Amino acid sequence: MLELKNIKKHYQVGDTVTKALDGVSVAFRRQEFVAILGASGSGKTTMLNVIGGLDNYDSGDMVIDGKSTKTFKDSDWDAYRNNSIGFVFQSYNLINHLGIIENVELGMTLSGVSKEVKRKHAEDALKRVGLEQHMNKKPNQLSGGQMQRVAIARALANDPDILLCDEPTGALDTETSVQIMNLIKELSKEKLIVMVTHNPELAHEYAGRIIEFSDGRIKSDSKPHIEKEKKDQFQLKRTKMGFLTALKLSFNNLRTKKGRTFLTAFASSIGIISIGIVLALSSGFQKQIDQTQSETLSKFPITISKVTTDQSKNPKDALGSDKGSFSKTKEVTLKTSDSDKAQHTNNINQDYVDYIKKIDPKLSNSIGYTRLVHMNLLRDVDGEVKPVSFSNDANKSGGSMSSAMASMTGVGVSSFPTNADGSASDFLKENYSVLSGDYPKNETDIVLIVDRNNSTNINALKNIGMDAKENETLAFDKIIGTKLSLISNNDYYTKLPTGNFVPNQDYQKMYDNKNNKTLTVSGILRVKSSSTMNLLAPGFAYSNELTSKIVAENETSDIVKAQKDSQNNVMTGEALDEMTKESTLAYLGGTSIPNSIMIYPNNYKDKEAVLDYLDAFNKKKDKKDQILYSDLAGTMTDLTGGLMDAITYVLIAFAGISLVTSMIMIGIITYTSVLERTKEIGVLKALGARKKDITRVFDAETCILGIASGALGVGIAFLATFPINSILYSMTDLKNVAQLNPIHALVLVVVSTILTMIGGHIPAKIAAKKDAAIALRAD
Ligand SMILES: Nc1ncnc2c1ncn2[C@@H]1O[C@H](COP(=O)(O)OP(=O)(O)OP(=O)(O)O)[C@@H](O)[C@H]1O
Repeated sequence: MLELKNIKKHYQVGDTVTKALDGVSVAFRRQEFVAILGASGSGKTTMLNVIGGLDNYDSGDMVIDGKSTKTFKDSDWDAYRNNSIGFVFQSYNLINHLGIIENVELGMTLSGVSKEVKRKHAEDALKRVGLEQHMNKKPNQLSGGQMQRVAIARALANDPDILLCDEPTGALDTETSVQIMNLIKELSKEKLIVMVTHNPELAHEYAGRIIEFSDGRIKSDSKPHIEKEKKDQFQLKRTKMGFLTALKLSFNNLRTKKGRTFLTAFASSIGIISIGIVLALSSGFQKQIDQTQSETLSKFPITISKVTTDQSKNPKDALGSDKGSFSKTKEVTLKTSDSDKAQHTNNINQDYVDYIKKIDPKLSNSIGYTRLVHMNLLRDVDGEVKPVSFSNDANKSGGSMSSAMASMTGVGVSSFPTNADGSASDFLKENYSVLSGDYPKNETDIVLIVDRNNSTNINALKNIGMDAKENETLAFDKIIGTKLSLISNNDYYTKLPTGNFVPNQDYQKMYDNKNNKTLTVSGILRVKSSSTMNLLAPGFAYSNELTSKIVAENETSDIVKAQKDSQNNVMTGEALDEMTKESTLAYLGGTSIPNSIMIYPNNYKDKEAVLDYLDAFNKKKDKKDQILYSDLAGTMTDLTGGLMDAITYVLIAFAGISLVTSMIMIGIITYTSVLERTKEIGVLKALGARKKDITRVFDAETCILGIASGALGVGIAFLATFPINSILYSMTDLKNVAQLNPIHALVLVVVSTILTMIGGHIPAKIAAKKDAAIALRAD
C-alpha cells in the first residue's frame, strides 16, 4: 500500500552535506509489523518522517495506494498526516496543559469531528490501550508506560492506516516495554506498523519484518514486498481547526500559567491604563469646559445695543499705535480716534426685532430685552401712598454709569428673558434657585435677586419706599408679597392748560384707580454659582413681558402722542434733538423697540449658529445699516477649547507610545511562548494541523491576552479615577473631573485586542513556518 521509490533526502549544513536518505526503495504491505534497525545517524527517523509526511523528500517518489505524492501540496500533506498516519514518539510528546482525553481527541479536533463522536472515539482508544481508569488525569499524573499508551491511543484515535513509532520503548523499563510491544503487535493485525528501534531483540521477537539501515540506505530486508501496479485509490479528507478550538487550546495553556499570564496582561495593559486615564481626564475636563462655557454665555450673552463698538476694526489703524519710522513732514495729520471710529449706532427697528424673534429656539431659548420705559409706580407705605421705582441708584433720577454699562454688555440688567407664555424661562431656572416664594409665573410677578450671601442692593429696597439701613437683615416674608401699583400714563400724567404734562399729585386717588395693575414681589432668587454673579443686578428684577406690556399700553397715551408731535420735552418744555427726543419717548413708553437685546445661546456651538444667523442679516447691507453685536464670550472660546484639545493630543501621544511599547512586549512574549511550545507545534503538525491552524493557536493566545490586558487596563484606569478625582478636588475644587466613558472603555479593549494580536501575529507566523521534523527533535 505504501512504496518508496529511490527516495533521497540530503541535509546541507554549511559545506557538509549529510545524506540522511540516499536512494531508499522499499514497499510495505497493508498490514504488517516492520522494525527498522540501524546505527545512530543512519537515517531511520528521517525515513519515518518522510513516510509520515513530516519531512519532504528531495527526489524519488512515495506512492500511497497508487497515488504519487510528487505533486502533493502542503494542504495534501496536512490531510495525509491527519487521515492516514499515527505517530508514536520515544518521548511521548503529550501536551501537558491538556487533559489525557483532550490529548487523544486533538487529531479529531483538527479534522472537525463532532464533539460526541470525538469523545466516543477517544474513550474507545483509551480503553483499547488499557487506560479507562485514568481518563480524567493530566499527562504529568501518569507513569512513562501510561504516557506512551496515551500517545498510542492518540495515534489510533483517528483510525489511521499507518502507525509510525520512533523508539516507542526507548524510555521505558523492560517490563513496560513488553506490554507496549504486545499492544503494538496486536495493532499490526489491522494496520501497517513501521517502528524504529535500537533494540534488535525486541525487533526480532515482535516484528514480522526487519529492515536494516546503514548510511541512509537499506542494507537488508527480511521480508521484501513488491507492490503491484495499482490504480489511484487514495482519498483525503481535509483538516480544519476552528478559531474556537484554537481559543480553547490557548486558554488551557494560559490557565496553566496563571501568574505569568496575569503579569503579561498587566504589563501590556499599562498603555491602555494611561490612555484610559487621559481620556477620562480629558472628557471630564471637557465637561467642565462645557459647563464653564454655558456659564460664560449666561454671563456674557450676545448683546445688541443701540450704541456699540465695532470689534472688527483693525487695531493697527489705531491712532498712536503705528510704530517704526517717524514722519519727517512739518504738518500735523488729523485723524478720528480709533474708539470714535469704532463706534457704531445700531438702527434697531421692528424688522430686526422680528428677525431676532425668529431665532431657532433650539439654539437659544432665552432672549432678553431691555427697555428704557419708566414705570409709574405707587406703593402704600404704612398707610401713605408714595411714588416709588425699581432702581438700584442712590438718586432716583437714574441713568447712571452702571445702567449704561448694563445696556451695552447685558450684564447687570433688571429684566430677565421669559418664555413665549410669559412664565419663568430656563434662563432663570438654570441660573437662579428659589430661596422663598416661587419663580415668577405671571408678567406682574417681581423677584428680588440676592447674591450667594443673601445680600442685595439696599437702594432697591429704599427706592420702593422701605425704610432700609445698611447691613440690616430682613425676613423673607417681609419682602415676599409686597405689592406695588402700576399706573398707566393717562392716569399718571395730567395735561396743564399750557399744554405741558405733569405727574398727578393726588397719589391716593391714583392708587385707588381700578385700571391699575398690581405688581407683586413673588419670590426671592439666589444665584446658583458664584461665576454667574451679577447676571441680573442684585435688586428687583422683572420680566420682558412686563415692560413690553407697559409699552404696548402707553404707546397710545396722550403724553406719548403729544411728545411724538413736539420737538420740546412735553414736561419741562426744553428743546430736544433727535437723540434725546427718542430716549424721552422711550422713557415714556412710546417706542416698542427695545434699547438692547441679549441673546443667551445654549452652548458655544449654538452661539456660532446664532452669530451666523445675525451675520446673515447684515449681508449685502451698507456698513451704516448693519446691526453689530458684541460677543464678549467669543474671545474665550478658542482659547479654552483649543488648549484642551492640544493638551489631550499630547497626552494621548505619550499614552500611545506606551501602548506601542506594550505591543512590542506582547510580541516578545508571544515569541518566547512560541519557542517554549515548539514541541507542541510539532505534535500539532504531526497530527495534521495546517500552518493556518498553528497561526490560529497563537493568534488565539494573543487575542485572549489582548482582551485580558484591555479589560485589566480599563479596570485599573477606572479605579484610578477615584484617587485622581479626590486629589484634583483637594487641589482645584473641581468635582469628578476624571470620568471614564463606557464607550471609550469598550473601544480601548477592542484596540488593545487588535494591537496585541498584531504584535503577536508575526511570532505566530514564525511558529507556523517551523519545520515539524525539527520541531519534534527539539527538547
Ligand atoms: N534538520 C537536520 N539538519 C541537518 N542534518 C540533519 C537534520 N536532521 C537529521 N540530520 C542528519 O541526518 C542524519 C540522519 O538522522 P536521523 O535522525 O534520521 O538518524 P537516526 O538513524 O534516526 O538516528 P538515531 O537512531 O540516533 O535517532 C544524521 O546524520 C543527522 O545528523
